[in-house]
Order: sequence, then structure tokens, then C-alpha cells
Amino acid sequence: YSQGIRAASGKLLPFEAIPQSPGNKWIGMLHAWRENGIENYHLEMHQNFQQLGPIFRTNKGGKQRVYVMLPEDLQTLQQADSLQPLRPTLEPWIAYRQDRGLKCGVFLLNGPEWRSQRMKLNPDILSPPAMWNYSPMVDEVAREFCKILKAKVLQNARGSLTLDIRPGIFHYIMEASNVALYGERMGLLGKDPNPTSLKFLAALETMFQSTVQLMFMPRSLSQWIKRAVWKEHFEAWDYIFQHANNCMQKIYQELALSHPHHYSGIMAEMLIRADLSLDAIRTNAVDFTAGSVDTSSYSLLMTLFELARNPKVQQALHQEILESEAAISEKPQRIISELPLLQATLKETLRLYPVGVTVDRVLTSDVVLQNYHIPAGTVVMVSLYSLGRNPTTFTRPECYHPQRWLERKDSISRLPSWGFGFGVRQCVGRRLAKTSILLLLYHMLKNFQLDILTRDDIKMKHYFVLKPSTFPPLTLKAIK
Ligand SMILES: C[C@@H](NS(C)(=O)=O)c1cncc(N2C(=O)c3ccc(Cl)cc3C2(C)C)c1
Repeated sequence: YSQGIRAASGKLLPFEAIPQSPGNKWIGMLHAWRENGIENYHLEMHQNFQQLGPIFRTNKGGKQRVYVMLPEDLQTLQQADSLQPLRPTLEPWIAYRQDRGLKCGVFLLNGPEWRSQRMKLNPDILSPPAMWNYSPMVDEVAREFCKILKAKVLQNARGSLTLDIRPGIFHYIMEASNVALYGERMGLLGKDPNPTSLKFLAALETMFQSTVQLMFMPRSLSQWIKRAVWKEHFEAWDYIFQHANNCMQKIYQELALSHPHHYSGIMAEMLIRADLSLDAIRTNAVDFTAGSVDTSSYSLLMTLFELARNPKVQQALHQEILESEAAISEKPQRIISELPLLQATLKETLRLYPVGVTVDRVLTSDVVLQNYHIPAGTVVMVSLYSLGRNPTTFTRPECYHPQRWLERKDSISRLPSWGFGFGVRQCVGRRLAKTSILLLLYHMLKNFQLDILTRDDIKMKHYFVLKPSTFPPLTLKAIK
């Protein structure tokens, strides 16, 4: 083996000795063939870990993949990251962009091009000054959302309202993202949702659904047996790109006509900074516009669900929120740094319901994982779903207990949370996501007591994002 690597402890085992997941490579494709075969992707991985141990490998169509689930292996991968960590490509997404002669955004790029673009995006979407600029805009949307909801609750004689909160949350997230990205209100709150936003949500749903049907088999095969799926995949992308380009067109025209003297959103700042080409800004605008919707919405929904069925946690959080009311109303950007229990709540949600089920890397150097030699070039996937539910990593993992993230320094649970990935490739939208999610939770818990009738676990399904297969009605009771 390459002499450069030393066994962590005991003798180094060869790659071939890594347990292989049962069933031959066609089983995986068979799953992909079936409509909903992939929605249990995270559960099959979890089962494999239970049968084979904390590391296993698959060999699908000649591609060697290794799966791990322990924090020590995630940390080894983080240390092995190069300056431009490599992620496996997503063939259907690349195919669409190639066919349409479009560029890829940072999510799909690798190597020097990724690094160059990422460094130029960070200042306007990830940096603290950027967050200070867009937080007040997001706060206004969160306040308005709760004001409208509260009026509905108080209309009822009982002073409570039971509803399917999903549409409202999706429209809140779209409205908040749009105001942060484009400095513009879409008017989605309260009123009946307009057909454009509904079509955009439908296109996203179709895009995700068709992605999982195509991503697990080579295009050489799927272009024949999944021809109809490719067609709907491309149509969904057409609509998504058209929607984002429309948003960009409007601010581009306004900027060309007159330079604003004040902050008017993330994308306007990027156009003014002009560090990136217009093409690169437009293509990343698609990632931000589309990439903020399902990810933030499902993180919010699963948090509301857990707070509704864990009244003690909800009460503790309500207490923290009351104590910080003055600080937040003065400076909403404090939301992601000054409420430890609120931050821990989002970490706990992403531990149990990681929207991004795995963090993926293509190794650029040899590493040792669980005493096995893993050569450069191997695709390694860390299952956040299994990591978050491992009883030796988190005590009583099935228990929704945000305080675990605030316990003593030395305890294992004082781990960083990996819901947004790790290292320099960590989610570029994570501060916008946290701001939108935490500000809404803040205003919801200030105004309502959340309740739920059915306390059963919700079965999650994998549609590229990890989403609830059902979502029970929530009961909101107005506070004061
Ligand atoms: C779920 C998790 N997957 S993962 C682990 O591979 O990153 C994830 C985390 N953050 C953002 C996303 N995005 C989307 O949802 C999405 C939709 C349309 C476009 Cl054009 C771009 C995106 C991105 C990739 C930004 C996806």
C-alpha cells in the first residue's frame, strides 16, 4: 500500500476486505427502475450499516462507493479535503445544462473553476455583512407571515386554528428567499397563492422526482427505459431556469437604469460587484432560487412537528425567545448567534431529518477509514441519517432533545453539526437558510403554542431531499 499512510491502530486492511453490501449491482438498478424504489435509500443504507458494520462498499456499474457513518470517519475525510474538495457529479443535472448550452453553478462544478466561483459568491451570500443586510428583510417577511396567521387564529371562537401548514411554510420560504436574493416581495403571504408560484413548486417537485429516477443508472441505459422521465426532467428544468432568469432579468434592467444607493438584495450586490461573469451569476441564481425552497421548508416543517409533540422543549424555547425579544427586535441578525437553544433546535432537527441525506466526496488522496485502506478516486459517502441515529454517537438518538448540543464541552454531543456538510464545500446558502428558518421559528413561538394530535413518528422518504411522506395537521393557539 502507499507507504504514506499509517494504520490508525492495528494492522491496515486492504480495500477488498471492506464488507460488500449484499445483492449484485443489478439490484440497485432494479430499485431505480421501480417508481418509488429509491425513496427508502436512506433506510437501506441504515440497514446495511446494521448488518455489515460502520463501513461497507458497493460496486455499481464499476463505480466503487464506500459508505461510512461515524464522526471519526467524517473528520478523517474533512482533514483529507484538498483546497477544492471533489464531489461526485449528478449526471441528469449536468446533462440538462450541456444539452441547453448552459453553465453549471457551484453545486455541480469541481476543481479550480469551483474554487474560483465559490470564493466570489461567499462575500454576498455567506459572509456576516451580507447576512446583516438581508436579515432585516427576512425578518419583515417572518413577522408578516405570523401576523396574517394570528389574524386567522383569532377569527376562530376558540382562539385556535388547526391546519396543514405545509403550503404556508413553502410560500414563506419562497417569499423570504426572494426578498433576500432579489430585494423584491412576490406577495405570496396570506392571499391565495398565485399560479406562477404553484407552477414553480410543481416544477421543483417534478425535477426532484425525476432526478432520483435517473441518478442511479447510466444515461446510456436510462435514455431508453426512462425516456419519458428524461422528457419531464428537462421540462421541469426549463421552467425552473425560466423562473430564475425572469427574477434576474428584472433586477438587471433596474440596475442598468439606475444604481441603487442602498442594499437591494444578494443578487444585485453580485451584479454590482461584477466579480463573476453575468452568465455565472445567472446560473448560480438558479441554484439559490430553487435550492432554498425544499431544503429550508422541510427543515422548518420537521422542527415545527417535533416542537408540537415535545411541549417541554417548546416551552424551554419559548422562554429563551421571550428573554431575547428586545435584542432580536433591535437587530434581527442576532437570530443565528444569540439564541443557543434555538440554534441547537435546528441542529437537532437536521440530526434526525438531514435534508441532505449524505455528504459525498471523491477522494483526492488515499485515506484510512475503519482501518481499511481507501485509495484516491474512491467515492465516499457519509450517511448523515445513520450518523445522527447512532446510539453510540448520540445517547437515546430517537429522542428530540436539542439541549444535548449545549451540554458540557467534553461530551461527545459537543460535536459540530454536519447538516450543512463540512469544510470549504459546506453549504453556501447555510446562513440564508438559518436566517429564514430561525426567524420564522422565533416569531411562531412568540405568537403561538403549537400542538398536535398524533404523536407518531413521520416516515421520511428520499426524493433527493429527505422529506416527510405525510405531515399531520398542526393546531396553533394564539399566545396573549
Ligand atoms: C438536499 C441537499 N442535497 S445535497 C446533500 O446534495 O446538497 C441540498 C442542500 N442544499 C441545497 C440543495 N439544492 C437543491 O435542493 C437544489 C434545487 C435546484 C438547484 Cl438548481 C440547485 C439545488 C441545490 C443543490 C442548491 C440540496
